[in-house]
Amino acid sequence: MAFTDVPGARLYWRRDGRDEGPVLVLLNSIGTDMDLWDGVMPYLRDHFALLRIDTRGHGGSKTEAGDVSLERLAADVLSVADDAGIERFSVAGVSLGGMIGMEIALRASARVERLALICTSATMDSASWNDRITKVRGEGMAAIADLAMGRFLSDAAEPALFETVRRQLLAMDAEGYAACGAAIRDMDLATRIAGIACPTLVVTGTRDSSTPYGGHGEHLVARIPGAAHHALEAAHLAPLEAPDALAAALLSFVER
Ligand SMILES: O=C(O)CC1=CCC(=O)O1
Repeated sequence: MAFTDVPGARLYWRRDGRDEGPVLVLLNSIGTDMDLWDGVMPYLRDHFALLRIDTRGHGGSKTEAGDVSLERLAADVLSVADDAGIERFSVAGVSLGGMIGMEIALRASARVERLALICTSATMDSASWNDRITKVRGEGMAAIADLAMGRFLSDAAEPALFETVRRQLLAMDAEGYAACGAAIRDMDLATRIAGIACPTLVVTGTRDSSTPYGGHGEHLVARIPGAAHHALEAAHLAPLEAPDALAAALLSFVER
């Protein structure tokens, strides 16, 4: 187990896979932790040095109360990479993790080799995120659990998987969810992403109701220079619904 202290937070991270070779940093959606990647790990561990980080306020990472910005979350990842002795890396980020990946690619372009943006967006409805933040801070995680679960997984997901994700969501720190929700609410990536200079793959889920291709993925593909697109049969949490297909897409993109 390894931890990195940053302003306002203690971050939990772990390395898996190869000791040497290309580094792939795996980042999560809001409301999930690094276990999100467990089903994908067997496909990736022989190919990459893998770094997983629990976003502040999620999983094993603690945060102080209060809103955070995407810039702060990007700086968190860079601090962990520094601590782990990693200079250059590729990023595969799901949803909030993809937003953080875009912010890193814009602010620390020299460090990012490739960017895989999975079920994510450069813009989400800020009023509805503000509502979620207010609910979570006032009433706890149960107040948004049904909404979040309806967006995370589709009817194709196994009931046991649905229960596991829901249990984790309900158990998480409401302030961690609210703090990171503020980063989603306040993000300003929509036009800035035209400045992303690294090879980028946009992965969308055909069953994703939160960040579908129409209005989200297509915007990323249109704005990020040279971005490629790959569609998976999955809902928002693609690493859970389509681990093998996602791993295949990542392998062919990052190892290219
Ligand atoms: O809409 C949701 O709850 C799903 C989601 C949006 C950003 C993120 O990280 O997850």
